[in-house]
Amino acid sequence: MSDEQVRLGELRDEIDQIDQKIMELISARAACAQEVAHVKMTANPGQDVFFYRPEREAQVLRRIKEQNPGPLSGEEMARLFREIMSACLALEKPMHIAFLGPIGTFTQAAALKHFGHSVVSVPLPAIDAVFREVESGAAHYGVVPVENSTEGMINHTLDMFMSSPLKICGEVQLRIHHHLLVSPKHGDQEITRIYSHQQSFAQCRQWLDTHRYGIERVTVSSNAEAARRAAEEPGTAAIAGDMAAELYGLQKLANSIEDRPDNTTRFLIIGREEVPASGHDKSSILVSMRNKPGALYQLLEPFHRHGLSLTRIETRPSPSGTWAYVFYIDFEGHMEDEQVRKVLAEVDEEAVELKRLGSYPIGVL
Ligand SMILES: C=C(O[C@@H]1C=C(C(=O)O)C=C[C@H]1O)C(=O)O
Repeated sequence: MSDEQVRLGELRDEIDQIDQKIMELISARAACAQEVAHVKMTANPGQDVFFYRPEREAQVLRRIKEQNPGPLSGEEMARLFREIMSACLALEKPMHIAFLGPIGTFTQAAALKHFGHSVVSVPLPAIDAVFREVESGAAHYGVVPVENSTEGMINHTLDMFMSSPLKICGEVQLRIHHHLLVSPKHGDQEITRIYSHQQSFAQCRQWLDTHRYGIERVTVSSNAEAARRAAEEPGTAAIAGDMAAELYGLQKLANSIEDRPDNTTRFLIIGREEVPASGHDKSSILVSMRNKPGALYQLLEPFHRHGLSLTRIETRPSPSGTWAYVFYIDFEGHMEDEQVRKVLAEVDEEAVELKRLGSYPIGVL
């Protein structure tokens, strides 16, 4: 045996021993999580106990990122722990997570990034269907897109909150890479039509105008649907992401064709429960103001005075009348915080209506 083979043999023995220890430790952790569930059930007999605690999971992941010694990155280590927690929780009862489908969409990728792979993910055809599935209790949580860094807000999601009783329980961001995809079955056939979702066409507009100018663009209901069509119809291509490409066995003609390299979509987790403070939280509200001079100033001034940082403000037409508006506001802090309570009490006095959509941990992954 060469020196190299001897050394590799030693290292592999060492890895086997470490794996054995990791397995024992993960098993001990899983038993602990089971015990937590047992304690919760014993303390609340006969009640519908929530095992999943988003604020606790955010704290665990934050600590892992902060204390990670390397050489793996903090993000990578947190992703591994995300899956361990997901598997531990599923020992009790796998959660049902409704998402804007079909399978293979970026929303499904966001759902799995946030909850890990040990959940049952349920595709639904529209944003309002995701809300209904969670409202009825058929799903524990739902995942819907809310904004894209290139294209702006997803208005349908914002408008759903005007009438829905659901709370925002979390957020997750996903870097969005689009590819130009074709089926290997169809060989080198000339492409005469490209399918995609309207959002993806918008995020790749410059690339398409430069590299595929004049080819027909056909808007369909999702990227996954675009991929499905490209897999079936010769002479067509799809713009979609990796999940859809894999699902339908498509090949990349061009990789990462989004116009902006930081193209990111933010998704919201919606549920029926309010989330306690995790120590690093964000809150969302909807406010309608009387239509008078200085109304917006009056609305925002208390945030400034109490030093609360706004992360987003968006205006939507009010369902109650022409030229009346509702403001959708995200800010840092939790509704349990003293400062936030004071600000919201002031806003409540001036507003026609203030709806608290929820406080939730700032996305960790
Ligand atoms: C173990 C608990 O329950 C669940 C499992 C967690 C875990 O595996 O770390 C964390 C939070 C909860 O989703 C707990 O409440 O601490």
